[in-house]
Amino acid sequence: MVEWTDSERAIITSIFSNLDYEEIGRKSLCRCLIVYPWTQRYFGGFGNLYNAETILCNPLIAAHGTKILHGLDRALKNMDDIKNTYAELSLLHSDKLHVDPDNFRLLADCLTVVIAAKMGPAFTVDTQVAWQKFLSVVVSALGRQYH
Ligand code: HEM
Repeated sequence: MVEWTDSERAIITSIFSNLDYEEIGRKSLCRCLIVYPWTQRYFGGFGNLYNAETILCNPLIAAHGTKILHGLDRALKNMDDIKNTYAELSLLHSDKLHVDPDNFRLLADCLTVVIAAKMGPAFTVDTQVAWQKFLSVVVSALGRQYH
């Protein structure tokens, strides 16, 4: 079981309370699709992913980015049981969508880059430590139902 200090909880809560889900979700998913183009294979039904420009202004991708952030805030609301919180979502990504679990880490890194760029100097070392820990727990929980 993952233990969280009061300070880690405060940092994670504060990141979410200042988060623009639409902006950060869209930018993170777009960045993932552009920087790691093989991740595009799962989004065949999402319209035009021809190049960086079309990805960045694709409304279906933007909407899915927002959906991912709403998925992420389930972990915030259930910090002491992230593993079970994601059991179903993990099953969906493995059995139904066949998403390679390595990709969770890639998207997580894009989220970190986008949030750090947005927060600027407020993204301190302590912030990064807590945020990275939070995302590692999410990534591991999402990967749990793979076998
Ligand atoms: C932090 C990591 C991630 C979270 C929190 C997350 C969350 C979600 C959520 C909430 C849904 C909607 C589930 C539903 O409709 O019930 C979803 C669907 C989906 N996810 Fe993820 N996801 C993550 C990573 C990824 C990655 C890395 C990929 C592929 C590279 C991916 C591909 C998909 C696809 C293809 C769908 C179905 C989209 C559709 O057809 O509507 N996800 N994800």
